[in-house]
Amino acid sequence: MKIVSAQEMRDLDRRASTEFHIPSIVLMENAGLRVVEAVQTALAGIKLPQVVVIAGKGNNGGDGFVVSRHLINSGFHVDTFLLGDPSKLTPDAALNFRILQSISDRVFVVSDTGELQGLLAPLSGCDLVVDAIYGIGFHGEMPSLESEVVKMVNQSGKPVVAVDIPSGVEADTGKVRGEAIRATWTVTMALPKKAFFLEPGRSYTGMLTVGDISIPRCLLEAPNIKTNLVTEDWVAPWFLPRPAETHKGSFGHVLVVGGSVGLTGAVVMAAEAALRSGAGLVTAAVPQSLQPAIESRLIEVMTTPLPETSLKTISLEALPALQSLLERTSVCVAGPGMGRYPEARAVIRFVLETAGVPVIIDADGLNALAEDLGVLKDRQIPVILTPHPGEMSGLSGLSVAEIQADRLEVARGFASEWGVTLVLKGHNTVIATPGGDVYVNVTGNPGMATAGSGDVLSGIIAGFMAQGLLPDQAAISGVYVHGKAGDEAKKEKGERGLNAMDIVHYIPAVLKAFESR
Ligand SMILES: NC(=O)C1=CN([C@@H]2O[C@H](COP(=O)(O)OP(=O)(O)OC[C@H]3O[C@@H](n4cnc5c(N)ncnc54)[C@H](O)[C@@H]3O)[C@@H](O)[C@H]2O)[C@@H](O)CC1
Ligand SMILES: [K+]
Repeated sequence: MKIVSAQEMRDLDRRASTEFHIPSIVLMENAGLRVVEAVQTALAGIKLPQVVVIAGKGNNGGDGFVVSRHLINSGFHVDTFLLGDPSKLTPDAALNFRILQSISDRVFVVSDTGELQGLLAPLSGCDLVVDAIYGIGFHGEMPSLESEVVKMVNQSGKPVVAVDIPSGVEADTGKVRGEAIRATWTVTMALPKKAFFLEPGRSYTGMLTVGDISIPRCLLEAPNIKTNLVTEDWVAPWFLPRPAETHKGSFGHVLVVGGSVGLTGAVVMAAEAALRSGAGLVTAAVPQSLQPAIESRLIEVMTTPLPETSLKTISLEALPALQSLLERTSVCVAGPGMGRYPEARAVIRFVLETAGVPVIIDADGLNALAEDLGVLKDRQIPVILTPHPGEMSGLSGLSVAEIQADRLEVARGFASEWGVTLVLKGHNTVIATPGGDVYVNVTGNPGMATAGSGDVLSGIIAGFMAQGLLPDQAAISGVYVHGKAGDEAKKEKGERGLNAMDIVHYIPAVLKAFESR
């Protein structure tokens, strides 16, 4: 499913009218109906439900008038408030306003903060508020009248269903510059908007559902829209049951390079995750004095001791051994638990320059790469980088706040500039491809913000790539599966008790569900 900017949505609305002859008033009618369904669901079981609909002067307000009409027709008590001058309504909204006025005597115009008293009693007596003040046409800070109303709604403590987007949230940036509606449920039209995946917009959205307003499917799948939501329907077909005639060599060989004193667990988790994700063979190449400890924790994974520095980190003498390992593997993960030390930069450079196979750089490997980004320019192999916002700050030179405020575009820009697949981790992990596409993931939970979770992710991505998925596919499905396994683990352990190995433990169940679809 695509995720759109306000302009992309306006273009789809316009094309539905101009190329497919669907009148905009029909789209508005459908939008209203989708919200009505949500309100009816939210208030199911309540006798004589009372609803307050608050509408602005744009088409979002027009949707609100449609909602009022249908709710009245189905027996609800509805008070509708238009904020501002009815003569300023858009044509479709004006028509729906006239229709509503002709069927209801509880339609009120509020044009000044002095008239807000009239809103108090209906707000305190209602079961639910419908927010149709502003939609995707909104940007900046709202005027004082609307701002006061939003405060009143938020303070009322009533459930709020937002039409298309909570009023006050900017559709493209998720920014809130003054007041904004804190929605319980947002019913967005046709496609999700970027704001739902960016803070603070995401926090104002509440539950999100997407309503079909009859925009033709071929428009909704427009290839020129470059931002996508990762869905199971899309990922699962990459995980069909395996053909009968196979052996372990058919599913590739993952090499994990990393480990240092105190960070051996990172290698263990990446290697285990790769194996559980279906890789045929996994080898962990680690500093030699740590090898016995790692070997004792890994049964199916092979381990190789590498020459080490006095700090027991991988030394430059290890490079020939690394080269021969790289020649025997199908994908390499470099960085888990590697430690931060001067030679790390040369080790990472060597891997990127020598490997003839795709390379995933994670964790300390990313910190080493950040000092030496130029190496990305001349290589021939696909590269996947999996930074969290702090590591992304090192790679990009932007602050964490700047990255978080614009995650989709920061990821897109970096992946395009450096020709890598970039996995920017965090709530709603973003995957950006070298071709300029961005994918937003919705699986996962706060319990996964735990030590080793990132190592598991890089292991899963490597495991998928070893089995033949393309780098972009492996990154997208890896992030989805990682989050889904974390969600399954949460059902058993809750958020606080969840650890990274619990995520590994649930990978097989997630993949099994794909295979048996
Ligand atoms: N054909 C269409 O375009 C459809 C539009 N639909 C609805 O229409 C909405 C978009 O409608 P509009 O484009 O009319 O805009 P909105 O209804 O979102 O906003 C109303 C007006 O507020 C103004 N505005 C923006 N920022 C402001 C600020 N800071 N202070 C004061 N005024 C500000 C804008 O100029 C805009 O004209 C969608 O979110 C959706 O709910 C749906 O009815 C489906 C079909
Ligand atoms: K709204």
